[in-house]
Amino acid sequence: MIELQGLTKSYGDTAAAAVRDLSLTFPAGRVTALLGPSGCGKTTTLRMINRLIQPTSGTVRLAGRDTRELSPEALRRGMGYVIQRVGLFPHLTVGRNVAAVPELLGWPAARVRARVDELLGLVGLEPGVYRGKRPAELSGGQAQRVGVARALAADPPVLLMDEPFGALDPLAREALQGKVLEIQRRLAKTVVLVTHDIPEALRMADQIALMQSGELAQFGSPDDLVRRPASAFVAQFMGQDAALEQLGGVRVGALARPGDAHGLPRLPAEADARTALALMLRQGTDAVAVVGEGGAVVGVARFRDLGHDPRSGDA
Ligand SMILES: Nc1ncnc2c1ncn2[C@@H]1O[C@H](COP(=O)(O)OP(=O)(O)OP(=O)(O)O)[C@@H](O)[C@H]1O
Repeated sequence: MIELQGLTKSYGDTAAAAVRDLSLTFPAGRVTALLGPSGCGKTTTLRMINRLIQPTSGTVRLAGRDTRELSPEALRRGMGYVIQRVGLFPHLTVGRNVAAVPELLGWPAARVRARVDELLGLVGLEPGVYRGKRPAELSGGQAQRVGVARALAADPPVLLMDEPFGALDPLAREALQGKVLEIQRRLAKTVVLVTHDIPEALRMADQIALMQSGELAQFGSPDDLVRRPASAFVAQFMGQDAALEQLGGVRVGALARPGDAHGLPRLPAEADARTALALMLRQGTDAVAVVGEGGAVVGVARFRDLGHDPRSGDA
């Protein structure tokens, strides 16, 4: 668990504080998104957690301990950090990149080797194929996967991610989002995810902290922010996403495709896609079963198809 209390950062004497009196708890073993428009203070907040940025005032507690009691090195060792352009060491192989922190910690060579292969497998890169490659030989998505593996190498309980999927094309982004979710569920890491992408926050986060000009606009579940916005700003920010706004006018029946409906929540074909989204968020599923007249399942509507207007032909 990470607790922020009265956290403030001012970059200069004159400018308004980038983050102002922020109090917030990131639950252990969950994904919390820091969401908000450009310049609202997301990255500043994230970097105060691992003290890459020193707070002007306020405290950060990690598992109950004030982070000022820990050396910066000890603190960062317990927190994997993934940024948008991952910054792999270009002269080292993929394997050595992932091994960097365990080697620094003096793990025996055999344990490091096993760990590298385990992590490459976990992020979906065949170790035998990728271990010996150089970063320049990788696609953006593959490099970002190596970045995630590297951040997880020493098994830190916390993963800080700053727009980790921001530079990827939509397909690679969706694939890596899925991988990170799978890993998070398996390993129960405490994840703080900075993003300005509403669908990404809805898909990934258990809790969303929506920021506005350095302050907290709302903290709640994705379902809370979509259906019970605390202010006009929240409603407007969550509603501004064109895809999200369109959902009210799209019937889930139009999004239904063949697929395995087993165990999915059910929704009549006439329901709108916004209702489908709310249901997925509440149930933690990536899809709903679409039920036609007479109660038979006619197909599956998936989260990733919600943003596609079936009439536009780009689905
Ligand atoms: N090193 C710095 N010196 C001065 N001002 C800064 C510095 N870093 C950030 N700021 C300012 O602090 C505010 C918050 O910036 P921050 O990067 O935390 O926002 P953000 O929400 O992460 O934005 P984005 O989504 O655009 O990355 C902005 O007004 C920014 O201009």
